[in-house]
Amino acid sequence: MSLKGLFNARWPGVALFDLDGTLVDSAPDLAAAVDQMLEHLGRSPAGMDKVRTWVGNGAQVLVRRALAGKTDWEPATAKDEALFNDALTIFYHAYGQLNGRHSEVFPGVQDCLDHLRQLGCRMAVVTNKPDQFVQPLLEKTGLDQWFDLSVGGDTLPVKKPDPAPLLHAMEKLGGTRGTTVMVGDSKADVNAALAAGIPCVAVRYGYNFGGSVDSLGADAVVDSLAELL
Ligand SMILES: O=C(O)COP(=O)(O)O
Ligand SMILES: [Mg+2]
Repeated sequence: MSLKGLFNARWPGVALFDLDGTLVDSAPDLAAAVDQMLEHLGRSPAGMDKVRTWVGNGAQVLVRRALAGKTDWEPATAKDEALFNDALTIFYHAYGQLNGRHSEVFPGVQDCLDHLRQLGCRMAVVTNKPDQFVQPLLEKTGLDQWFDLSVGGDTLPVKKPDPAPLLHAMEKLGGTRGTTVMVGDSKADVNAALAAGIPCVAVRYGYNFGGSVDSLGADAVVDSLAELL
């Protein structure tokens, strides 16, 4: 579907935005917190290039990927479980202090939000980021002014790619499947939108784990949210 097809006749509607990798480049702070955690555990830092590819499925998966060094990992033994719990506690503490320090709004985002707001569109953030970090990051980046609602990684018992967080936000904002669009940077966002039955725009500049967003099945793929204007 073309961008025109997505937006014509649907607006004013509801727009759901992923946070990390779509609205905000939060990788510098996430990487600093992951590296503090790894160093605390006596391991080598991972660095931002690796950490940015691990973001998008929530803090627990990020910490598991960091402990494994590259891919998904499930603690298999009681010792693994204890290590994972320690790592998660250290990460939460570190990120609580670093959240927003070196995070920046991506180019094109503010113009896009401004434009949608002028059209009368209602907007929500739907992120897998733990709830406690969402509002502080929105406030630090000045993005809080645009959003009617935020749904975080533990607002509901399930996260993206489950469709529930998207449907929850859509319903709260009075949207329908025909008037709602999801905008995200990762497989979790596109799969959640596909499962929810709502159109999806993917951005190429984000953090998709495992490669390019072009083949994920989004209705449109853009290099900047300014393309949505
Ligand atoms: O994985 C995260 O913590 C952030 O995820 P998001 O891309 O859904 O905002
Ligand atoms: Mg994301």
